[in-house]
Amino acid sequence: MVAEADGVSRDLVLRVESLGFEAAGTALLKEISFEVMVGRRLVILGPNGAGKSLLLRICHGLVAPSQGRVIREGADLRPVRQAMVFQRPVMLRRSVRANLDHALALQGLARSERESRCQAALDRFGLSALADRGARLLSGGEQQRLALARAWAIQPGLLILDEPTSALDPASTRLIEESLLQFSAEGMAIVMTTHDLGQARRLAEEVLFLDRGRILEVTPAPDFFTKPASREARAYLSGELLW
Ligand SMILES: Nc1ncnc2c1ncn2[C@@H]1O[C@H](COP(=O)(O)OP(=O)(O)OP(=O)(O)O)[C@@H](O)[C@H]1O
Repeated sequence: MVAEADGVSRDLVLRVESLGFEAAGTALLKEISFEVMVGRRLVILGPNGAGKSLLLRICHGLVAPSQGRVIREGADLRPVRQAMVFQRPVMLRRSVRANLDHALALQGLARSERESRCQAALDRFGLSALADRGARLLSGGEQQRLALARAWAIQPGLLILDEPTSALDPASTRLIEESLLQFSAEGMAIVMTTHDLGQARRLAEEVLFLDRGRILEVTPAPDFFTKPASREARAYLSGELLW
């Protein structure tokens, strides 16, 4: 528990309450409720089409839910900035430095503050030598590193990532995983999806297992991987497909 100056504990950064999403008469997400704690790593797992990306997009405010709510403010919620990293990074047709600066300008930061944060991000993510290169000319791994640097630069308390390493080689993947572990050690909450079960084992503190738009389990990661409660999760972990 973290007691704030006013004596109230604010251990959560996000609460999702009875969330649902329907399209063309089909319920794609149903009765989704979970909480994200300060500094914790939650990995959302589930088969193709389960609704993982859709859920993340709703949590980031990119898609409106049909039912329920994503709550960011309240007595037990810490007000934090939120950033999202996608499977394929979207870069402006500008330099690496300008991409970082643009993200910081959107936060309303003054030029001097932007310059120092830009430099800190370039240094931390090993991008200094590429600072003046066109961002779209970078390799896939470098672009994803820049996407992570851009997210980190705005100092989010919650970082959402949708399959951030699925297009990357093992070295780039490792770098991203190490960064995510450092971020959460520094107090950032992380919510992410992956199809890489090795990565889920390395990163998850808690697993949310989604199947056909429903939560079947929200479980501490060691329990999920050793004794999954649902037949669907057991099948998923053993690589079977259920129809
Ligand atoms: N904004 C939207 N409007 C309507 N349907 C959507 C929307 N976003 C996603 N869907 C549909 O919701 C279903 C779940 O898609 P989603 O991409 O969330 O699955 P996923 O679990 O991330 O799958 P994968 O593991 O293959 O990436 C799909 O049938 C998709 O077409």
